[in-house]
Amino acid sequence: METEIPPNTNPLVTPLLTDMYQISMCYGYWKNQIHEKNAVFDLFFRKNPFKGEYTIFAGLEEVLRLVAHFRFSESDIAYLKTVLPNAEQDFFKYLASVDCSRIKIYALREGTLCFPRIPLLRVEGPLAIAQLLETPLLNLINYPSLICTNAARMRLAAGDDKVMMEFGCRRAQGPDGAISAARYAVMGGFDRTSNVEAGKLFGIGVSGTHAHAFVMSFNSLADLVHLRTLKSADGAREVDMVEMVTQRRRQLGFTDTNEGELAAFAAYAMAFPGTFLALVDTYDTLKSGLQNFLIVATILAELGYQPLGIRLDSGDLAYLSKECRRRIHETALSAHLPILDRATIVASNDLNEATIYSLKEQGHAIDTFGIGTNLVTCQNDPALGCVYKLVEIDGAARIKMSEDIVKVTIPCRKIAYRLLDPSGRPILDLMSRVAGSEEDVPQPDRRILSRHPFEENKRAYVVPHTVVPLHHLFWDGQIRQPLPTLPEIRAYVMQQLKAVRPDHLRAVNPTPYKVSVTNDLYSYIHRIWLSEAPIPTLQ
Ligand SMILES: Nc1ncnc2c1ncn2[C@@H]1O[C@H](COP(=O)(O)OP(=O)(O)OP(=O)(O)O)[C@@H](O)[C@H]1O
Ligand SMILES: O=P(O)(O)OC[C@H]1O[C@H](OP(=O)(O)OP(=O)(O)O)[C@H](O)[C@@H]1O
Ligand SMILES: O=C(O)c1cccnc1
Ligand SMILES: [Mg+2]
Repeated sequence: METEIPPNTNPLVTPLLTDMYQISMCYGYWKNQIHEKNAVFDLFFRKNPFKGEYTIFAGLEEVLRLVAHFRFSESDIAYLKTVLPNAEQDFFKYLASVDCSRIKIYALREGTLCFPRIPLLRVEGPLAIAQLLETPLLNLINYPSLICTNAARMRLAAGDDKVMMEFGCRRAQGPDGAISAARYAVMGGFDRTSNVEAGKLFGIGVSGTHAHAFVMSFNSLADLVHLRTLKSADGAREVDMVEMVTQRRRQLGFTDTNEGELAAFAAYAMAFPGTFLALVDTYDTLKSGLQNFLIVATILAELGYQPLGIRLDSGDLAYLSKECRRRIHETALSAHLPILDRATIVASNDLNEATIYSLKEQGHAIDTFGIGTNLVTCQNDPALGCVYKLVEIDGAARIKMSEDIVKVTIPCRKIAYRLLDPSGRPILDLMSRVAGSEEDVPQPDRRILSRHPFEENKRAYVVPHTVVPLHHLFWDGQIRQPLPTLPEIRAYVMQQLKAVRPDHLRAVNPTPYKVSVTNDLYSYIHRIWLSEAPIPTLQ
């Protein structure tokens, strides 16, 4: 089975893509002969990003690829010998034998809507090996989940009926940032990407318009030398585009437009008559760009082509989109070319979640959003803070104490359930001990006490209509679940966003979603807590 699992998309993902301290700890475990102890680690986050109350879990497929191929190469070992010159040679023999065949990974399904403290992954296995996985697992989950969440938030802001294009390659944090951004933006609800390599790798639709350079490359209609004719869609006639645009410009009264821009649009139309889309803001959107678009678009429409539309890349996008839509409609009416009304309006220029909401509030006529910088760099919150904490070793629960209650870890092997109401809406998530009793497992239509993990007075009875177990065994030396395709994960994300109570998704001051523990786990946490906390003596 292992041979069927492709390697990580990014070849830089190797066992050395880690922090030095993982290797040092590994040596320390080995030297003390505790490396084979059976460890359980939880990977989770404490706070949702973007001042939100939800996160979308992404990156699981790449995690499974990592564990399937996790082996130190000969050159890795040779290098580590130089980094740890005083380590015993036998340690390197041990390292050379390490793989993940004895590791188990329980995880949420990729694309699951998730909340603080719920383990995204539970990793079980030999202590030293599970420890080595900390940094690469966090690396493979933090950014994908962050970008997927950012994309989903932008999708919610824009609405279901808009087309969302990922434009961030040029601004992304390096090549992996660009490739990951495209993939996980689509997972979070974007439709297409301008990133051609991502299109090839993941089968995402690629598309794009043109840049200002294309418009600026033409000075006048005299530049149209090599190509000046265009055949109608049915091939029955051929027109001279230079003559046509000159004549049409006069007819429509658009004689003051920039001629180089008109030449550029005509040239673009001759190259792409079926998908003509013009960037209209190079010189002046309303006084030149839109008018030049209409000149070329009416000609294309008469020749039987559907002009695709315009792109706005500066100015007041609410006002300009509405005004452009109005003027396109006016021309569609006066020229008796209703097909022009189908022209789409693409908007770009430093868009972010807040501007998309603001545009919606103002009213706009944008059909497609092209978003780069703010999407891929997650400017509102540049990192998700997933952590990886030891919760059990050789069957003994472990707790990390902190003055800061959110940093106290929840000990032991846990499983989480999502409790749904009769309409399929999540009520809360409930964690229980894997080793807990039958009573501890929530059942449909049975009342169960759910408690805040640390605040004694916060508790409620819940009678779930449906109980959805959130964790599944994905890896135990082999992949144990079918891996969904990108469109399937995207559909799963969209379906959950529809099912959850909208106030949890609200952009401003959303309601926190409850993450609770069973009564049994609550007692267990507090017993372990008390047993580990030193009792001070006051004198
Ligand atoms: N109606 C609107 N409401 C809220 N924000 C908007 C609206 N229209 C555009 N924006 C945003 O306002 C910002 C305008 O950017 P900026 O101040 O750089 O001006 P510009 O339009 O790009 O001008 P320039 O012609 O210099 O490129 C962008 O982030 C854009 O997304
Ligand atoms: O604004 P983003 O969300 O990152 O979207 C991508 C941007 O990239 C392109 O221009 P670029 O920013 O390179 O130049 P410009 O803004 O000066 O036109 C494009 O015209 C968009 O404005
Ligand atoms: O296709 C586009 O219009 C595009 C692509 C990347 C960045 N900005 C715009
Ligand atoms: Mg820009």
